[in-house]
Amino acid sequence: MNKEISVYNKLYDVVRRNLFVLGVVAVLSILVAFLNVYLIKFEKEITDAAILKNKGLFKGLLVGALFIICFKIPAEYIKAYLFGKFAEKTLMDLRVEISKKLIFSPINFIEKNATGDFISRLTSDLSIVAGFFTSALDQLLYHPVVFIIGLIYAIHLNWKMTLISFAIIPITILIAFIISKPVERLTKKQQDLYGNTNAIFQDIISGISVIKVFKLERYFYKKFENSLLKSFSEGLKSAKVETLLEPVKTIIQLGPVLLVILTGGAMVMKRQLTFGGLMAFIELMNIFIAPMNILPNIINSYRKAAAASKRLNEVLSQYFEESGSEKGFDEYEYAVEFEDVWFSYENDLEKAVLKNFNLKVKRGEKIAFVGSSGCGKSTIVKLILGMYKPQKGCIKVFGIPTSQWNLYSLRERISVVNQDIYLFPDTIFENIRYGRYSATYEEIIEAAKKSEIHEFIMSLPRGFETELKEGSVNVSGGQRQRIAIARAILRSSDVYIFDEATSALDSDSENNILKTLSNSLKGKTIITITHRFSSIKNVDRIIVIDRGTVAEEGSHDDLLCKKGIYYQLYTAQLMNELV
Ligand SMILES: Nc1ncnc2c1ncn2[C@@H]1O[C@H](COP(=O)(O)OP(=O)(O)OP(=O)(O)O)[C@@H](O)[C@H]1O
Repeated sequence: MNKEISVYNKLYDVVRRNLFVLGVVAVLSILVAFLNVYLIKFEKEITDAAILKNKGLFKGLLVGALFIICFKIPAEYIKAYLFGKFAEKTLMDLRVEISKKLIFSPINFIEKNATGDFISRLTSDLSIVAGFFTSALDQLLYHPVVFIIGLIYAIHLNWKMTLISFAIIPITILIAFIISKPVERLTKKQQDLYGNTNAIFQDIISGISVIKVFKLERYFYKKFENSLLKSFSEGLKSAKVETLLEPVKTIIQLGPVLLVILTGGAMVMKRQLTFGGLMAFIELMNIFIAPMNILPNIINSYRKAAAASKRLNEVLSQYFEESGSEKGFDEYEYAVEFEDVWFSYENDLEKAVLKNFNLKVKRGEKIAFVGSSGCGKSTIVKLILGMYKPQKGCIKVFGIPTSQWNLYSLRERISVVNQDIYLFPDTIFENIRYGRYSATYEEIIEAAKKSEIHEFIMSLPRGFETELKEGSVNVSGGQRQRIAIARAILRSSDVYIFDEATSALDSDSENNILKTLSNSLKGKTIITITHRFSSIKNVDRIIVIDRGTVAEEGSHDDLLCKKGIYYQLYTAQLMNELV
């Protein structure tokens, strides 16, 4: 039970913010319910006064009824407006919270979930929850109240008839509840399948060029179709259960009314009930039947919303990236220090990527990481940026452990060009400006010149105002890398990390850029990760990483003399280039 409560906690935390408005809606619901039942009482008395031909009473009651209507209409209007406000505001808050979680959560949360599944949670799950808030919740607030007030009046009017007509109600509620139970399970399954389908669709869009080159169209089409068919078949099962609810609704609707007409008619003939009383009873039956009638739908809507809420809650329960308060100092000896660091993505040291890893990078030093693919070079960068935490050991950046750093301050002082470059579908100017939003126009031009992309940009008809398309397909791989380098150097940080940042350039262009960069980044700490040895001959120190540890280190010439791993990797590349 406790576990079940905790599942909805986060969602409730968001709903709770607008609870005051909901409270006002609840109070107005009670008022409207009371006025509606009171109006029925007036109608009964007006009918009886008409039958008795009591003109004075008839007129007086009519004025009273109009007076009630004058209260009822504005109360209903304000209630509807406030409820709409509550529903819209709650949904907006939910959207904001979910977006916040997506942006501020640790990177591993994003990495382990498919993009399409996230989109599905933000759209279809949220619209199911929205459906519950915008209709079912309103009905839940009004109908039980009017039911209770109406019931009190009905008992007061004729308790025997109330008892008879209510006999059928518990049975019908039970049937509706049992039939709609599987809807929750089926909806959760269907939503999971939709998430999966969206993820495949996202893969198709992102990987369309791979799909075309490797002729995978049919394979992906089939995969997408199969996934759609699975969610269709789950949807069908859920629809079948929902269809079963229809006859239940009809029985609920007709049964009590027929009983009232039968027993009430007999009582009027025996003068145990006035005609106005019978009319009032038939009207009251509408009040009693309405919630019964919509109950299966409300239960259904609740079950669907409960299933969707579980999926939303998985996002909402995600913790924000933990950050310390340390803002750093300008005085430090080492830019980066790894002390006996063990790290595994799976929190299992048997599968550690870094094993007892030790490294010290002096301030202003230019170093390069080399090693076979998958040995952990990019992982070191993620750890320096505090994106992951080591299971053992300590990582210090600018002399302060990453766990104590305020991550914004830390990342502000480090510029990174990753292997997977992402440029936003925006102008080239804006894409460079993301490096430092306060940069001036001249600084942006300067950064473009240093990364040797200025000439190309100026050759475009719209220059810096050229819009990059999604996936930056309208620029080449090399141009993309140069724009990303311009963005990084605009940052003016203490440490620059280039992770395969120039891999798409030919050797000459690469050497030119590196020369320009080493001139303009004088005195800064530079970490280069590369598979191309020609580009790192002039760094101060080369670190060779093998099986999660520092296997060798030294200058290019020292390492060649050692005839170890570096020598093997270097000669293998040289041979490849010669072939
Ligand atoms: N987010 C992740 N979740 C789980 N495992 C990961 C993740 N990122 C990397 N790995 C694994 O960690 C290991 C090291 O990866 P890393 O990207 O650091 O290697 P690398 O040396 O930079 O490789 P390359 O030279 O090919 O870029 C690899 O075995 C990789 O599969």
